[in-house]
Amino acid sequence: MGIKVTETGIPGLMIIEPQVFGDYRGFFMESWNKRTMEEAGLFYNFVQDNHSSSTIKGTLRGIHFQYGDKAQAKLVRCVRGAVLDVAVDLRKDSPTYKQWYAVELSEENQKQFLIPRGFGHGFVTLTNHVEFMYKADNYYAPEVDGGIRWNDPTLDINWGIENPILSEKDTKSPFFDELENKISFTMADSRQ
Ligand SMILES: Cc1cn([C@H]2C[C@H](O)[C@@H](COP(=O)(O)OP(=O)(O)O[C@H]3O[C@@H](C)C(=O)[C@@H](O)[C@H]3O)O2)c(=O)[nH]c1=O
Repeated sequence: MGIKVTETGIPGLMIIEPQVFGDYRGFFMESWNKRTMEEAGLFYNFVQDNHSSSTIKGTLRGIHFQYGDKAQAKLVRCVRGAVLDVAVDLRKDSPTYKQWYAVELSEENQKQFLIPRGFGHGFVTLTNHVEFMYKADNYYAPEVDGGIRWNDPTLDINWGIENPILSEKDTKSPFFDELENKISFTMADSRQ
């Protein structure tokens, strides 16, 4: 039983594909196995499982992170429908600082995205009725909730959409340039 791990070019950011066993009933897969991950050199202690449901295609949640030592690594997947999932490298000493990477996660491709601490994260739904699930290695801490405006000109993320459905909070997130001095992630924050 193994997983396929694909590098993204951004250090620490990986795409994980579990082995899927299909038969006439449907399929079975281990959606997360600590030992299998560790055999692949990925050491994470996840403490919280999250599930969000988005009704309408074109719903965008992001770009989110938690400041300081409340930062969260996330292992994210889409169990119904499809999303474009985006991670932004916010680690100041990273060779890929401020770069983003996008991957389609869907019910069909069963891909998972492993996002270490020190990244901003968001996704836009590509279908109606999206069920999105993820593990986090640090607890939710609303007092250090961070957000960057989804259409920030410095980050220039290609979401493939002009007018997404947003939470009220996400319509007011600051732009990256206003936040840059407040963010102090380094590569050491991603160390597992
Ligand atoms: C994220 C989170 C939210 N909540 C509550 C707070 C609020 O009342 C309600 C909705 O929260 P939000 O609007 O922040 O939910 P949402 O916009 O879906 O936020 C999520 O977006 C994606 C992209 C992420 O990466 C996550 O870490 C998280 O930030 O749920 C928790 O109780 N625990 C949690 O871990």
